[in-house]
Amino acid sequence: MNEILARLRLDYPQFNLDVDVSMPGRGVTALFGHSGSGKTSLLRCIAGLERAGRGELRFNGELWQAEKVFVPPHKRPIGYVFQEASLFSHLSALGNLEYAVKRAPRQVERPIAFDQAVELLGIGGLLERRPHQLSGGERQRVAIARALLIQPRLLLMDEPLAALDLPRKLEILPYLEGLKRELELPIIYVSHAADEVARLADYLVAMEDGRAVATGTLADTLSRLDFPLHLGEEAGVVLEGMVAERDREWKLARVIFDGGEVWLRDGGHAVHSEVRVRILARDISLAKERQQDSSIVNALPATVAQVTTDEHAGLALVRLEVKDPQTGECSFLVSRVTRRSAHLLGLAPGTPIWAQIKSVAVI
Ligand SMILES: Nc1ncnc2c1ncn2[C@@H]1O[C@H](COP(=O)(O)OP(=O)(O)OP(=O)(O)O)[C@@H](O)[C@H]1O
Repeated sequence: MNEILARLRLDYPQFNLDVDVSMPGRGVTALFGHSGSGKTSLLRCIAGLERAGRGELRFNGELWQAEKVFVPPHKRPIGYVFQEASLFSHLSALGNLEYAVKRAPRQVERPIAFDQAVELLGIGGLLERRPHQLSGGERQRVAIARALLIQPRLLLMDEPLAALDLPRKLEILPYLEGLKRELELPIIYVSHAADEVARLADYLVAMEDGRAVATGTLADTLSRLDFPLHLGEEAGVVLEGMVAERDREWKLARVIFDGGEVWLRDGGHAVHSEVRVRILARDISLAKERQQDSSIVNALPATVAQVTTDEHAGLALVRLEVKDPQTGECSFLVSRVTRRSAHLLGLAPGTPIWAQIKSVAVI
């Protein structure tokens, strides 16, 4: 029952959106795809800002659209965050938030308190300021707090970081992670940036030419070699792990995940904290034997699951299974090597191999 079902068709003169997807009604779902793939159009249909000519839309069992049904946007329990913060310029940050409080429905189960929203977005010191006295990142944080104070049951975010430079983006991401952690609010998050998706998303809907071309959990979709979007240098997997140990002397942390473990730079996370580890395909090299005299810290015993040619004909992508023989738990990694190396190493499904991981990012 906890799901968002969107079977929608929207026809523009030069573009058709035609999707049939089911998304979990919890956690963060990323609508991910290149520019013009239809992500915003789908988000606007879910919000009711665009009326799909044909289709059906259900949110946790509630019918929002069908042949003779169309719940208007203001009757849908949603918060919407646009690419550029659209605050009322004549009101202070506080005034903007109070506007949302007035508009929120009276009866809400477990409402988000004003102070909680302010704290989650770290905007306590900004409340007296007008939008023009705020930086782009601060404006966006106020806009997100305002969207929360509408007391939505679904938060829609359309590339909320796209208009910001990298330092601002890095400043906001921890707040978004905080929202995800603290609130039980499903979020649909539009993005074309693989790094944002890797940090925030639990579930992925990959869009291309108005179609949903791949859907599934982040771990599953990103480790598919037939993932339809060309990720280039961003190809790689995201693993959910836990910090098991910290080596204070060498400033490294050991993170365990289903089927294996990696040492990585100590990011200051406490032992037992849950972390996400992103391992890019270009950072994994392969060897038949365990190398003893190498600078590589991580060498994981793995089994080749699949080999395909990459976007460039000289390169191959290799899907690797890393499995704990005792528990049977496993995870998948993706490595990019030259096709020549794949040939020389005789890589084929079932080949045992050492996955050497050069540098690992903990996110
Ligand atoms: N109101 C409209 N009328 C006609 N065509 C439209 C309209 N809105 C969007 N389109 C077209 O639909 C296509 C998909 O646009 P959309 O904004 O959904 O893509 P997107 O994946 O969100 O892209 P971006 O990341 O650049 O925002 C584009 O080709 C766009 O020109």
